[in-house]
Amino acid sequence: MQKTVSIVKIGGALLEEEALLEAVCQGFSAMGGAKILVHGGGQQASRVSQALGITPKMVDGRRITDADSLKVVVMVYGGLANKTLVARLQALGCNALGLSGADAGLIRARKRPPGNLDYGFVGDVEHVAADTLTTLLDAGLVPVFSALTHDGRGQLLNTNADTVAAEIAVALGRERRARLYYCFDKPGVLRQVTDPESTIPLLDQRLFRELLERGEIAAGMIPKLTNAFHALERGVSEVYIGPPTLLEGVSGPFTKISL
Ligand SMILES: Nc1ncnc2c1ncn2[C@@H]1O[C@H](COP(=O)(O)OP(=O)(O)O)[C@@H](O)[C@H]1O
Ligand SMILES: CC(=O)N[C@@H](CCC(=O)OP(=O)(O)O)C(=O)O
Repeated sequence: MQKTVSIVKIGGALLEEEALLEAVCQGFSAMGGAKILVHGGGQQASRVSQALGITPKMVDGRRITDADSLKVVVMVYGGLANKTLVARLQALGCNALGLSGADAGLIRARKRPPGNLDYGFVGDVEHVAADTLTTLLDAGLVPVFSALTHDGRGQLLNTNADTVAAEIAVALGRERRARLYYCFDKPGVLRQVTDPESTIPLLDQRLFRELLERGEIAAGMIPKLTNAFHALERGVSEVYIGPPTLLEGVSGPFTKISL
């Protein structure tokens, strides 16, 4: 039988609130089989930036990462957010190993070339070292990735955490049955973003286009869904978007993505 692997991405909002953080750590720790956690931290990075007098700039859900902003995201994602999660998971008996894409050369990216807009030190993923990752999983370790990558020539880069999770799922999905979970602070993809009761149980590309045209899908949900469809097109078996309860496998609101 083909081995499975679960890749769970948690959004920055879940790291902000103790009850949500606890729910996500509990749910993730209890998941069986090989698993990987990828975390964001965009809200925290923006807050720390502001406190340091650096105004955060976001375009289409991506941070314009100049040299000073890169220092902030390395400190916040690779430091505070990553190590907090690792310690919490260790306390729950989950053998978490904190990583960035530079560690063991796991995720190499290419600095996005400046076109009409210069995103600065933002990386598009070129290669995930699936063999090394599989070695860690087979040793019983649980990788916990921040959204940092490197170019292989000494430069750290900032990559959207949804994209990091999708690229890991695609790379591992070549050998295993990969399930990708996007956990965030809403019950799923909503038909009307203002109505928390309007979770869409099954979302395909046709409905996505329809909701996009009506303006019901906006902001960070656009890159999240683009990453989700892209992952399914490139061999990931299942993609889900929902709240932390999604990880407990209990019935409740969430969205399953289909092509
Ligand atoms: N139709 C929609 N359903 C759910 N959320 C939506 C929708 N349209 C826009 N959003 C927004 O997208 C956000 C999720 O994207 P993002 O902030 O990037 O997630 P994350 O917390 O994973 O980083 C939600 O918090 C919500 O404000
Ligand atoms: C290039 C880019 O935009 N990187 C993201 C990485 C963090 C992230 O994705 O965090 P959330 O999942 O909490 O939004 C950023 O700096 O905001």
